[in-house]
Amino acid sequence: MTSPILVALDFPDTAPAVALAERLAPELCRLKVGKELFTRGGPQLVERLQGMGFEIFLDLKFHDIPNTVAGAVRAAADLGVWMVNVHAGGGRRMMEAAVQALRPYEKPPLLIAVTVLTSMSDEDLAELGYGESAAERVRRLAALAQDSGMDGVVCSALEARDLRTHRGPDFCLVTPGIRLAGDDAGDQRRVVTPAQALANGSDYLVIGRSITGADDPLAALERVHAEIA
Ligand SMILES: O=c1ccn([C@@H]2O[C@H](COP(=O)(O)O)[C@@H](O)[C@H]2O)c(=O)[nH]1
Repeated sequence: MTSPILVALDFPDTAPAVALAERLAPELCRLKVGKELFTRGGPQLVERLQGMGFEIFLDLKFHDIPNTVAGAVRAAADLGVWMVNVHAGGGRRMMEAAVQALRPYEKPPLLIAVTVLTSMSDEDLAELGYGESAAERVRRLAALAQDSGMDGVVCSALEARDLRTHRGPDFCLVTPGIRLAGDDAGDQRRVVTPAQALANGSDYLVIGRSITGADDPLAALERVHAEIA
């Protein structure tokens, strides 16, 4: 069985990202390539990591007009990534365009919608003028994402139990904001431990700095496996 752990390779350059990947193993984790690393390394880096046997979550959070997002998810599918995401805030027509764009693919990537970033608190949302809590907004955007044909959402594991109840067993829940007990939350606001995240119903745990910032990243990954075993 493949691991539920997605290691976020948030590095300022390709060399340390590849060096870390060389110390990990596809049986232990998948890898997430986000905005910083993709802007440095581009599709070639994704292909290199795939060539090492890793499945890749391309975390570029597309948010644009429907035609542009459709083209972007097609480009991700052509790259052969395992998972790709868009912002649910782009709305129904944008998400439906992304879903349609992947129809011709025999083995399309999982198509996931970001609800409310795990770095956002209720106070942050209020400041933006939203009259609902993070939990309420996640619930509404997840319903819209499912109705638009998306495979699942990115949310905090704090919301996973509620979404599992309302969106059913097959809706994929991808949860960043994961911290080992005692680790610094940093810029994250809606934080959960690995074991609690899985207990709440998360399918995939996105973990960056708790692993990549550790003195021994492989040991940190093994600690997460031990915690969730
Ligand atoms: O809501 C979201 C969506 C994406 N992320 C990404 O996950 C990792 C988390 O890194 P940590 O170091 O474990 O905090 C990072 O790449 C984010 O871009 C997220 O945190 N929250």
